[in-house]
Amino acid sequence: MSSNTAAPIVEFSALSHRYKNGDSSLVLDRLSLKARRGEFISFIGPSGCGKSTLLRLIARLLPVTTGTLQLAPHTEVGFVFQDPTLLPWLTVEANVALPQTLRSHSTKQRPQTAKALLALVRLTEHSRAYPHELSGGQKMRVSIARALTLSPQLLLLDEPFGALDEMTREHLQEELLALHAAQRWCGLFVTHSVAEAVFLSDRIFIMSANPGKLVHEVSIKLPSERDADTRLSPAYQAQVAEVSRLLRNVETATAS
Ligand SMILES: Nc1ncnc2c1ncn2[C@@H]1O[C@H](COP(=O)(O)OP(=O)(O)OP(=O)(O)O)[C@@H](O)[C@H]1O
Repeated sequence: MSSNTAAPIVEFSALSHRYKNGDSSLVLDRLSLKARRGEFISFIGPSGCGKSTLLRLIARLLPVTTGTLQLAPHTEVGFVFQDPTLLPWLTVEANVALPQTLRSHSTKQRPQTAKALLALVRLTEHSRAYPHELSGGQKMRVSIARALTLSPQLLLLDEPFGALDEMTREHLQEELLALHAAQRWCGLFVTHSVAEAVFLSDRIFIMSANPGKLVHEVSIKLPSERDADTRLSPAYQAQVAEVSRLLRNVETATAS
């Protein structure tokens, strides 16, 4: 899906992190990675291994104190949180347009219109609705559309589908892949679901905890066009089994 020769959108090397206000133990221990345009990469690992911390560092919501972290020049970053975090007093369309409304300076990238994004996430008919009138899956679609408003080259997704039922979750995974195929941002995705990570990703990083490390990298060798039938294919199921086994080993080692 991606070329290995393209310049990285994000690159970090020997990236470590301690929270100063916490017990100051090491949360992330010397993580290194290069991610390129068009790549979809997932992070999976035991609870507390530092997945969210990693995304916050990449988004510059936390300061980098140890190691290096570089984004390609003029990289716009979008962030999708587990909670859709919509403003209840704004319509769906105004929520999607919010980053543009708040942005005081112009971006290099041309922003996408809220209307176009709502069409992409199949919510045109709900553009004048308020968040409380939407289902959980619809709210998450709005949240994704909002994150794409400033045409990011890098999209960070922190367990966005964790709170959704299985059916909705699978639909949204398919929609996310379609958006990715159309827009070719680099996606960094945190999840607890092996099946979800395999379905979405080009590469999966399995993390260990205490401290958090990238311990295994698995390349997903499935056709780039994936749909509901992909989940039934032996190749997909074999990769789910492979990642599950590696994750179980990591969790056993972490627990002991
Ligand atoms: N703001 C903070 N201050 C102090 N410690 C924190 C803070 N945020 C997270 N931590 C600690 O850092 C470690 C990693 O947390 P993080 O949320 O990054 O893990 P995670 O892998 O995303 O967890 P989960 O899978 O449960 O969401 C945990 O031990 C957590 O308690």
